Amino acid sequence: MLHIHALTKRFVAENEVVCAVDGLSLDVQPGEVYGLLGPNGAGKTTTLRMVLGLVVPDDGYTEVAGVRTSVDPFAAKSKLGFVSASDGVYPWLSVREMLLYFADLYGVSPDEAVERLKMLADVMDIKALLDRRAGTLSTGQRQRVTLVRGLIHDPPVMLLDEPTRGLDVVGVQTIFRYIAHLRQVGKAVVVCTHRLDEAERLCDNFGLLHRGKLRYHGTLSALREASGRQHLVEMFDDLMNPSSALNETNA
Ligand SMILES: Nc1ncnc2c1ncn2[C@@H]1O[C@H](COP(=O)(O)OP(=O)(O)OP(=O)(O)O)[C@@H](O)[C@H]1O
Repeated sequence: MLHIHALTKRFVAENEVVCAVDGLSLDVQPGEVYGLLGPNGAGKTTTLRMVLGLVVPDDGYTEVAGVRTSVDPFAAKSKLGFVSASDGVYPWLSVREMLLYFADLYGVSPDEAVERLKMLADVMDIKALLDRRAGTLSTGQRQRVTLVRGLIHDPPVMLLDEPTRGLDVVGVQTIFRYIAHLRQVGKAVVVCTHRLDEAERLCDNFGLLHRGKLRYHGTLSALREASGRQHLVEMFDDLMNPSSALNETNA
């Protein structure tokens, strides 16, 4: 469903070339939650930006539900949902107006948009908020609305960038429920996060990114076997240390 092949992006900053993403390849299938994990500067955001068509790769390509982003960026975007911790809302619109506006931007017919809104409002418990002005919502309410917005055009692939950043326990649980819903309805999901404890609970497969390279990818049990470590946080420690066993195994 999401296919990333040999994706590479270099930036020049202060006369130095930084290879932000270096030959990254991965696949995410329908109903799979893939954790793209890495320390600050590992290349996670640059990868998402290339999938979204916001940054042009130097090499490689991404395909979203069979559509190559570089060939038809609009079609690729229409098959993607994106949720980030920094999502905002249009404060002067009601929640209903804003969500129907986004549906329209994505080319969803008015009847279908109303149906989808009804269904998602139930799933994410925002029925009581639909006629409130978006600017008056609490952080948790706004979060639920932006989660619905990501799904309003029913994309087959969902990208979540640091979805739990800055949220309290209730907000984090909402994200967990949302991801469970995405898996259940067969979306291919990529979650970028620093929260390794959450990733262990949420994801089916993992990619450990370090300095733009995918140093390891697979299930948690495969990763445990390869690294001799129980938890992702210990594996990351090894990854950051050039003499570690994990680096020798997977470099
Ligand atoms: N527009 C840019 N110009 C120059 N360098 C950039 C640009 N965007 C990203 N980089 C560099 O590319 C590397 C990867 O950055 P990126 O933001 O993708 O990492 P990240 O894994 O998302 O990090 P974080 O978790 O801190 O958000 C970093 O070294 C960053 O400084």
